[in-house]
Amino acid sequence: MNYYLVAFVAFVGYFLYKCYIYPLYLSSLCKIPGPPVNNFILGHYASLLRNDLNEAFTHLARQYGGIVRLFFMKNVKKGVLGESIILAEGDSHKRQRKMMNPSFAFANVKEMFPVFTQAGHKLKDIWMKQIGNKEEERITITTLISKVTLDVIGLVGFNYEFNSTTSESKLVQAYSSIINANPPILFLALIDLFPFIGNIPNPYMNQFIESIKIIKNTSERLVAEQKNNPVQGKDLLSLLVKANENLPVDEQLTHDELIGQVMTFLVAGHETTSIALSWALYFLAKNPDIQDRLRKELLDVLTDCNHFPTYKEIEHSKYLECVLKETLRITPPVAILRRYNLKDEIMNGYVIPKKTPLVITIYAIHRYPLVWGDDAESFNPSRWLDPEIKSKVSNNNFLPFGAGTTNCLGMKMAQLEFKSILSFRLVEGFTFKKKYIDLTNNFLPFGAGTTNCLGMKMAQLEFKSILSVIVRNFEFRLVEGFTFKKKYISTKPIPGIDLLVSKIDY
Ligand code: HEM
Repeated sequence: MNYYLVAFVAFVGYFLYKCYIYPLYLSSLCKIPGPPVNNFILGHYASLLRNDLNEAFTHLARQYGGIVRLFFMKNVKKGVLGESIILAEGDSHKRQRKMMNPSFAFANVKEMFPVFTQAGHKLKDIWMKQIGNKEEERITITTLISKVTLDVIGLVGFNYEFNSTTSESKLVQAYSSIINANPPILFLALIDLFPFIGNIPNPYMNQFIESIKIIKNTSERLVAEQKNNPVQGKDLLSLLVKANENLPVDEQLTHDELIGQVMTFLVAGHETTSIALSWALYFLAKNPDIQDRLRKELLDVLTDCNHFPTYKEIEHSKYLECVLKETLRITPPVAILRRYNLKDEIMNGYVIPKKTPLVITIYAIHRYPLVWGDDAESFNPSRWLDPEIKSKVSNNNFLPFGAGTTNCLGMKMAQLEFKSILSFRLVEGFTFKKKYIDLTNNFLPFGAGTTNCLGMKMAQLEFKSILSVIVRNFEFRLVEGFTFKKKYISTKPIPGIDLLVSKIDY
């Protein structure tokens, strides 16, 4: 008997059983409704990634209901985030979270306020100069917003001046090469299915690895500088290093974990806010009446164009708050959350075996007509003043912050078993042991539960501070015929957003 042949046949049989026969025909998940699998190798990858993934999820949720079964799986690995809180689980997550919580306390976030308003004015001054004496200028708003928010996280995160608006820093280039990488969908799907492909030299992975090196080196330098020359600053890193030193050794963050947090702050702290601000300006340009209403509210308090808003002025601007919420509702910068259940659960009457990879589509939840009404697809900040909507959306739903999952693009991914993914919403009473999330939430731009976004308060204040200065000083209009897309799983606009910008001369 040819043992090699037997071993080979057994291997192929096992592979087929595990990857196709069991998940497609035998698993209890088969009973869950979902679109037919029409690509044997790529599963739903092929059809979903060809489209705007978030729109595709929204469409599926409408077609099949609150729970949908899909075939494909990606696993986020360390790469961009190192040993960070975002990828930590269980006790390790609890320990890191406990240590990081105080740095994000509101009293601390309030201290960051002057940096946010200065950022708004920096953006304003550069655009003023760019427009010069012209009546109007076409500006790719996304470029500078991203740089300004990176400078903000440099200052409030590490007391470090990246100066990215004035110099072409390597860090900015590293980020843009990761974020703007556009590998073919087939490449992404194959790397997911066969992770070893990621180890074969190819232009996408080489560029990615090089960029990660730059981000990691910068993070290491920032930690080393803080440790060697401790400044009693209020920046996130100083506070973290100080808190760490006061803990018993077994509870302290390791050196690698500290580097990981810096990488997390850099990624989570600038790209998300930048995406939100960019969409806000786009929607304001698209809806001139809403833009006028916001500007009117701002002009009441920001009477002088050079005035730096105070914390109170920002907090009292109610319509600005509505614009923030509506932007995060309609284009949540983190559009999905990933979870898995630690034990068998029943969801909507279906058995969900433990460790099933689950996708919570924030984007689809935020467009659920039963909560948001028939105009769920429209940008309508006034809905946040409507008592009926307010009663449906409790504060509880707005607390959590999530982890940036968009970084998985081109990233080294591990294990791909051909498993099922579920996209669902509004499943009452279902809980996750690993990272608890209450699925009755219907507004969760900042994620949910014990892993909710630590930077939530900071991001909201930063958004409002910058937007108030900008909308006070400029008018925005759409560029006729200009189109852009959202990047795969995120809502990042690619290649960017061009708007026509003119000065407000009073
Ligand atoms: C508009 C801006 C932002 C949005 C929409 C956002 C959204 C999210 C989301 C959805 C999560 C995952 C929550 C979960 O898994 O349940 C998350 C996690 C996180 N975010 Fe943000 N974020 C933003 C800004 C920031 C900022 C400015 C920081 C500051 C550095 C930050 C730091 C973090 C951290 C540290 C986590 C991990 C929390 C944990 O795992 O315990 N985020 N964020």
